Amino acid sequence: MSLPLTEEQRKKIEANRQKALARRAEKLLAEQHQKPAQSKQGPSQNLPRDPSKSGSHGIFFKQQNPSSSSQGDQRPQNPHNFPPNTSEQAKGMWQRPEEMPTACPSYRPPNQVTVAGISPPLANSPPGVPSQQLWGCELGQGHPQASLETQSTPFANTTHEPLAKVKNFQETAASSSGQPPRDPELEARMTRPSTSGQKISGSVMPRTEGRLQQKAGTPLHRVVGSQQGRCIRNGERFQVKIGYNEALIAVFKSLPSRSYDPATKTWNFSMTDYGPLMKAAQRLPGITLQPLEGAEGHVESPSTSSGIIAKTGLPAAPSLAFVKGQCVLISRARFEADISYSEDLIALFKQMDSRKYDVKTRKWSFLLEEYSKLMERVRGLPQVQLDPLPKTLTLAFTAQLQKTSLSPVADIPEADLSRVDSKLVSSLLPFQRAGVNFAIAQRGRLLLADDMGLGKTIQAICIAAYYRKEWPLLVVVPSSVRFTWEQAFCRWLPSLNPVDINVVVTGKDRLTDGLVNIVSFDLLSKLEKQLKPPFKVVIIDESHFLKNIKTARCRAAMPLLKVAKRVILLSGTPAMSRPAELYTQILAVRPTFFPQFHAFGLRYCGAKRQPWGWDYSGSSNLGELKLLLEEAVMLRRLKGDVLSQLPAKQRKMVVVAPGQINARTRAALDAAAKEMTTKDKTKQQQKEALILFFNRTAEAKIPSVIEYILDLLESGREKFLVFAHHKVVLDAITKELERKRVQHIRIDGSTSSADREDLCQQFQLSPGPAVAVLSITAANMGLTFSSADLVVFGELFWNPGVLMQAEDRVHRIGQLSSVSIHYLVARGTADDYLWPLIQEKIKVLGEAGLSETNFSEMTEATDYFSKDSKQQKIYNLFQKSFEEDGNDMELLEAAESFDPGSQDTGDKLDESTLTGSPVKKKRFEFFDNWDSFTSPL
Ligand SMILES: Nc1ncnc2c1ncn2[C@@H]1O[C@H](COP(=O)(O)OP(=O)(O)OP(=O)(O)O)[C@@H](O)[C@H]1O
Repeated sequence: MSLPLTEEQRKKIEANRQKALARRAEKLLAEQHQKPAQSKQGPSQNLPRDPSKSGSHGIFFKQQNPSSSSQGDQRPQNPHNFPPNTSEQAKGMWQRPEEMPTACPSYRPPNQVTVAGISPPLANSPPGVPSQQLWGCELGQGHPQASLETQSTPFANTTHEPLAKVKNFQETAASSSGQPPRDPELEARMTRPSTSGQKISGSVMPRTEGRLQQKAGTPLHRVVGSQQGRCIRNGERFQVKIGYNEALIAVFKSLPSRSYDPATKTWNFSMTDYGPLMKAAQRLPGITLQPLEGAEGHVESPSTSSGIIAKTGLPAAPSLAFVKGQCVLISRARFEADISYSEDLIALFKQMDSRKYDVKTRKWSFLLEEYSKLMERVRGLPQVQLDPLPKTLTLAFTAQLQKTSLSPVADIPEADLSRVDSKLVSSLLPFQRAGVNFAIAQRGRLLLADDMGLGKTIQAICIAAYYRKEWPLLVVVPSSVRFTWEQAFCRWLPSLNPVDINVVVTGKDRLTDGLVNIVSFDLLSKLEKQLKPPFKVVIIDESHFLKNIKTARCRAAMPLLKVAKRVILLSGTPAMSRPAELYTQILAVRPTFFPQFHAFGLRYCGAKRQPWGWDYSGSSNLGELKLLLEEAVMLRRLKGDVLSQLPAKQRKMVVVAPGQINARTRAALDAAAKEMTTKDKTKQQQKEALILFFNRTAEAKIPSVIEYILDLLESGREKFLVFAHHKVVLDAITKELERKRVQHIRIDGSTSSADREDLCQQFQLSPGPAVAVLSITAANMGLTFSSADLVVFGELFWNPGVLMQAEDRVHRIGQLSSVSIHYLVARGTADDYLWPLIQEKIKVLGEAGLSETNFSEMTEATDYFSKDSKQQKIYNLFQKSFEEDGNDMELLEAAESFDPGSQDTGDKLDESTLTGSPVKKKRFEFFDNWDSFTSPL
């Protein structure tokens, strides 16, 4: 990282700059007025030599012209030009002041275009830009230019990029980025053979100039006979095949899109530079460049230019007519030409039947059905380069291009779900049914990105069940919800025998044992060898876990997804910060869309070349990306879109992993359970055993509860409430949140009334992620947390009235959304008894008209607990104990005072479940914007 310049250095640089300008002015004057012979000893000898060798010469860069386009046209901005798309603009540009192309030392034009204007794109990045982490995948990998151009800049080799480019990043004080526009006058001066036979190119290419100056006394541009070469088109670029010529190399180096291929020892350029190159080459004596086939019209006849030179004595400016831009999709039916002004082009646009001019954006748009016609005609305009839509788009929108579909929204047929369990199909809400239809229209490959709590699970199971003939099915999920998925399969697919569901719990389990195989991301990467033969149908829950291709989980999943026939990705937050995060998920659904990340990065991640490689952390063309995703990859509905179909509260039972309970706690639980069922125990002893069982349950659940909370945070849940009952649980949760630096509040029995209100307000007003850790009994009343829409119960409580009161902390006036309630239930613990007990109590209340809520209808796994005789006995004991008056107090006190002794459970949590701080990053930036987008028409 470069250090800021001191004031003294700045002054020195400024003084040098002024001197250089003065010398430059003198030189230009000399060139205009002196005879060729005189120029050999003229003031140009005083010009700064190779700056890389002038130790005291700091290179000063200046931010300017923030409106220049980052990737597009670098030509002078015609006053009639349409404004560039600001979202994709570069922020500024860099220049070397001593190389300012002005004859007037004090003149500093507002929109200066100097060497920066003809320097390579690499030079447009600010040195002050922090090295940002590349997101999404091995960003920067696989793009040869990224490494080639940053590595291959040897100073001594004139056929390579000038060192100035590299120095730009090292020595700059100010910081900005952007691509400079080009200065036509300078360009012309660079390429114009001077009256002295010298070429001014040295003045803007200091390193070359230094070299040329060393040969003073001989003409800098020596013409040795005539040299012939030719241009060869290569896709969007063209290559120049010609022998070595110093002056021509200088011209090459002045062109922004230049790239040198050391293997073939040839230079190549984008078509933008074709016109200027040919024009400059025509002016070089002895150089004949055979033009590209069919592109002769790109270049004006040199006679026109020379006419100008003769008349004014000044170099001729290249034509301003060359314009470059791109087509961008703006709706399902229309595309826009994002390009600068060109008279010919406008005339052509006006020939299109579907043309529309947007006075706000000052851009023309057309129906996709006219796309081919327009592009074909544009090809006939040699001075216009209108880049086509990416091929992926033309494939995704073939129907619109071929005019077979004119519907503004996709027409999705109703799928025949007769082969799927009727229980499931009849339970689908209308928007869920539409989701299944979309998935089937997409042949079972999609990213279902519905908002959290909209029932992605039921939709995914239905889609997978539609393809049941292709099972075995693989379901990859965060480990905290493996068993919830098992329960959901049992609930929604009664035709599926539960024994056919294989939940992979350890690395020793087999991944292919069941018809439905449920595995966590982390175990998948350990078991990937078992994935042969591959699964044909795969569900990935929380698919944003795959956003970084460097992770083992992503590396394990991607090959699997590429070969699977059906891929159902589920995520409420597929990208939380930037479009790059979507790349792997798009690749998983549509492997052919953007096989190379770089193409995706250039189009949608505002890719910028930095000294260290490519930076893909930005965004560009998001409207188009949204259209593409909606057309062929993703379905996303927000709660607000379907609120009328949602119940006010959605409850979910989350079966947390029993694997998290360590052997010692399991033994304590078993001992307590045994105590409760031993015949010769007194009532009091049984009750004590029950209290111990309840307390041990709290202890046993801590790792799972914390894992679940961290998974929620990682999934982008910003604000939610976590209720627990035991002090040890509340302590462990707050400790972990502190450790992870997650903003949180805690209200328990020890919180004063004044503090309760303050803390509550603090949570309500918190703009970012925040967790309210609340005691079930101390914070279930009188508080409003309506800024959250999710409540997690880390522990169960025997009194459903208390639970419902706690739920209503979010479900109250001011709540505009449907709220989600997650009950974390651990098998083999007191939850086995508490859960059915709660359900039964609710049922009774409901029958008596005292409760509007029926847990059995609204939660999974009502058959979760099947009682054997021993369990029935414990259940009876629970029922009796909790129904007897006064027991509540006894249990509450016991819970309050419970101390698992030497075990500090918080510290003993498995580190692997607690890795990675999920809230360090700013969340939702992308999707907040995303959701607020309106498709331009
Ligand atoms: N059609 C339905 N009928 C009954 N219950 C439903 C239905 N759809 C969803 N639910 C219930 O709503 C709750 C939330 O569903 P689910 O967990 O699938 O949401 P999600 O979209 O996966 O949320 P998240 O992104 O938070 O995981 C669950 O308890 C689920 O059983």
